[in-house]
Amino acid sequence: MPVLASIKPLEWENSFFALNSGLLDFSVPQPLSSEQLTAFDVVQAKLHSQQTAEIDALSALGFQLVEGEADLSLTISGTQRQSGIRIARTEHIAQLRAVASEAFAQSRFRAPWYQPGDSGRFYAQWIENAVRGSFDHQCLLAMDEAGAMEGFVSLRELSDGEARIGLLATLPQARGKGVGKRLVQAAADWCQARRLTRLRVATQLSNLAALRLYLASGASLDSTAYWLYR
Ligand SMILES: CC(=O)SCCNC(=O)CCNC(=O)[C@H](O)C(C)(C)COP(=O)(O)OP(=O)(O)OC[C@H]1O[C@@H](n2cnc3c(N)ncnc32)[C@H](O)[C@@H]1OP(=O)(O)O
Ligand SMILES: Cc1cn([C@H]2C[C@H](O)[C@@H](COP(=O)(O)OP(=O)(O)O[C@H]3O[C@H](C)[C@H](N)[C@H](O)[C@H]3O)O2)c(=O)[nH]c1=O
Repeated sequence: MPVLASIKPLEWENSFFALNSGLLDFSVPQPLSSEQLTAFDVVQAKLHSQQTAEIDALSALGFQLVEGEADLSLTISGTQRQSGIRIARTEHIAQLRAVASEAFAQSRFRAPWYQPGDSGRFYAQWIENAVRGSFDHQCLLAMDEAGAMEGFVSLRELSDGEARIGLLATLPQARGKGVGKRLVQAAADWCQARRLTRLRVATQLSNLAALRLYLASGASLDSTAYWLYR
């Protein structure tokens, strides 16, 4: 089966990771050749997990499985203000960068396609950009009673009355005591304050703690996908 897709250069990623990468765009269908693929260091493809024929065809072109992803969402209704939630400011960036660079170990920006330090550097930049409002729009912090940071969640308002969680993490020493749940509820409350009706979130299929957290917080599973790279 021929693969019908074009390759869209990933400009932000190429500048950040200093490589030539692209993403398969199935909305612009053209026969895909090995010659087109070899012009790139990495070509990424995201397919719904039920697209087995396309996955087989990409495997025949040398694509390999990188990770599975689950997309979930929560309907926003009747949220409650959570205690100890603050908006992150520039003075929090150094600590947030340090935590984010370690927290998201299960990442598709991993070796052998990316350099060993790339994934940590990527999530550190992501959370800094969220505080500055230049990618995600805001970062909320969960603080303990003494004012120490226990966790964070970044949020992006989408165009259609929805929002998306970018990154969410509890600091290692604060895990297992409800901070993650408090952050999800704070994110939902952030949506309600903006009259948004749906909160979306994606995580790796291998991240059972995150999947259980979102399901226990009232999210439904919308779809599953695979990332393949060549
Ligand atoms: C959008 C994204 O960023 S997805 C990536 C999510 N973030 C990460 O993976 C970063 C590293 N991990 C973490 O920061 C944390 O482990 C989190 C955020 C996943 C969970 O945070 P915590 O504050 O420990 O969660 P919290 O105490 O609120 O637990 C709520 C529920 O999550 C689930 N859960 C939390 N930790 C675990 C775990 N280690 N194993 C299985 N389930 C877990 C459980 O269902 C738990 O409910 P329960 O205690 O009634 O069983
Ligand atoms: C910081 C930043 C990033 N981008 C670009 C770079 C990428 O093309 C996308 C982000 O892609 P995404 O598929 O969301 O990346 P991940 O697979 O790492 O993310 C998933 O796992 C995370 C741990 C987290 N749960 C996340 O919500 C998931 O989607 O954005 C950009 O253009 N500008 C930037 O500043």
